[in-house]
Amino acid sequence: MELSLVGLQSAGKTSLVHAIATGGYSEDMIPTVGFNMRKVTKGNVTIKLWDLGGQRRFRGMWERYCRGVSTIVYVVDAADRDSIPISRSELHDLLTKPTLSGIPVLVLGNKIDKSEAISKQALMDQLGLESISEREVCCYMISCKDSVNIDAVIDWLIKHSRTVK
Ligand SMILES: Nc1nc2c(ncn2[C@@H]2O[C@H](COP(=O)(O)OP(=O)(O)OP(=O)(O)O)[C@@H](O)[C@H]2O)c(=O)[nH]1
Ligand SMILES: [Mg+2]
Repeated sequence: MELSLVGLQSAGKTSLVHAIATGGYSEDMIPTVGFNMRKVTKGNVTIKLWDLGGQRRFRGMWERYCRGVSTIVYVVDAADRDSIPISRSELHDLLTKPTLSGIPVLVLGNKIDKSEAISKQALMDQLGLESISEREVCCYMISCKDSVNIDAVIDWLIKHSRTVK
């Protein structure tokens, strides 16, 4: 199974890779330059994760690394309200690419350990998830820091990989 993790800088993509791979968490993460690839084995499934840089200069290459993946994982900092409109437009831009049509999207609202974090419904509304059609869209609220819903995300991804094959 192959996945791409996209979303704005500082959303927590690299932290999520660590949470999935090791269950670990660190405050001092280095922003991803370009991309990293990591393979993680869960049960009898090997997941190849493309962890992409979220800074503006790297967003142009998201599409290339999302082609052919079984799921696009879109990570959002649910506690950074000001960034959500940008996150919304980057998500919708990406999903208009013909090469990515039909690929399911798993939207993750991260950092729910923070008191400023918005609710799942508010996030779904502000990202305009309702308007996404002709592909499967699922949303979970997570915390890489407190390890909230990481197992649910892994389960979803594994179940999903089976239905795709
Ligand atoms: N409070 C809180 N902080 C988090 C959480 N997940 C990640 N962070 C912090 O957010 C910052 C950015 O995390 P990264 O994982 O580097 O974010 P990224 O999306 O990979 O960023 P780029 O590589 O620049 O695109 C780090 O300081 C993390 O410690 C979380 O669940 N809660
Ligand atoms: Mg990163």
